[in-house]
Amino acid sequence: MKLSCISRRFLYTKQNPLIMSTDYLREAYIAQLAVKRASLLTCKVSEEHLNEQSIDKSDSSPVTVGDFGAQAIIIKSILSNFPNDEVVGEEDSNLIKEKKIDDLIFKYVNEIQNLDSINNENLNIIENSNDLCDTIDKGNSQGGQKGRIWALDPIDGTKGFLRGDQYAVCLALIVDGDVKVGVIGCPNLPHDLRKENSPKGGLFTAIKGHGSYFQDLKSDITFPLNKSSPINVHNDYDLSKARVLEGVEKAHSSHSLQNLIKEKLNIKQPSVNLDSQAKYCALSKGDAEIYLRLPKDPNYREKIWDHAAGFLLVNESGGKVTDIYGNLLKFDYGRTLNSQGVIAASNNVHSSVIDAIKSIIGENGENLKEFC
Ligand SMILES: Nc1ncnc2c1ncn2[C@@H]1O[C@H](COP(=O)(O)O)[C@@H](O)[C@H]1OP(=O)(O)O
Repeated sequence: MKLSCISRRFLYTKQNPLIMSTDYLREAYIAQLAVKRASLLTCKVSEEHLNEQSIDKSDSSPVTVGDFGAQAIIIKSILSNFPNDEVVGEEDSNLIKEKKIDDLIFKYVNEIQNLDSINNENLNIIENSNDLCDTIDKGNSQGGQKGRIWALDPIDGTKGFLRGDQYAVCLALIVDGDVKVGVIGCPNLPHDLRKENSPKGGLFTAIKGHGSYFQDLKSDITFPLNKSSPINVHNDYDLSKARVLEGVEKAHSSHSLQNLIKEKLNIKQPSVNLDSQAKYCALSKGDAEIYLRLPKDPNYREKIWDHAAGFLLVNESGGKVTDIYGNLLKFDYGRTLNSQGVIAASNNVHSSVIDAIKSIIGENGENLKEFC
């Protein structure tokens, strides 16, 4: 379906009994196609065990053929549809050139972009390895308060990807500092985390003011969202029975502070450890109730690509996402957030979690460094 003629009408989605204004619907559709295509590339890289090989970036964090290929695919798709937009992407092409892996990455990208299982009509293609590097480097926006800026993490949770665990392909559109669209592909996430042998692979989509949706990553992407089902955070539960989502990597969140908070809230359930923004996805569909991310390094500032899509997803599912002091996350500061940590939960318990944190670290974080 050609989309250019569908702007600003009202549409009725068959499966979801919802009248949707089409503001940002086209952006969401293109983002879904791009994230799905990039997710397929990451799956291919995994199948061929290339995810087990990584290169260290200057900050010692790992990057793979999957990260670079996924960034190229998504930026090409976005900028061919919205040429005046900017992209804040996690990767650049310096290491590709240094390690001479452009042809290898292009081979994977080319294989995926020629699959006809995706709606190719609306996406452009990477022509060759020079185009690949140029496209990746278009993710160099500095972010900020004005304009249409996409925040892209081609593989969030690269360490999970290396282990064959959870990772997420994350894309969000921020307009004048406000997150309008969030799309997350989670190839390894069970449809229901609480059930054994649940099928895996989810595509999560949120549009500001229009809710959030889940669909099987393998299913077709149709316009507008009519293969997706609305999702909601779990709201009606006893706090002591809450399931808490935490990262896997101990360096990314203070596990000692996490334990004290759970003790304070009398939470007895074992935590659920997941890499990446898959945590926001699980929270959004009610598979767990609280997400804790406590600063481990007081100087670390979270990156916008690590949170923008998940932030909108949880908000549109009826939850709340703030820093450790209860302030809403803001995405207009540049490539990073200007705040510490992340606390996400359903609206009814969020303030109890923040109170518990403040009772431990002090109203203004006077005792925080004890836990870093
Ligand atoms: N000291 C840190 N504190 C919090 N997050 C971090 C830290 N160092 C790296 N990260 C980010 O954690 C993300 C993974 O989160 P999780 O542990 O929830 O899976 C990575 O994308 C990485 O961001 P990046 O590599 O973008 O700088």
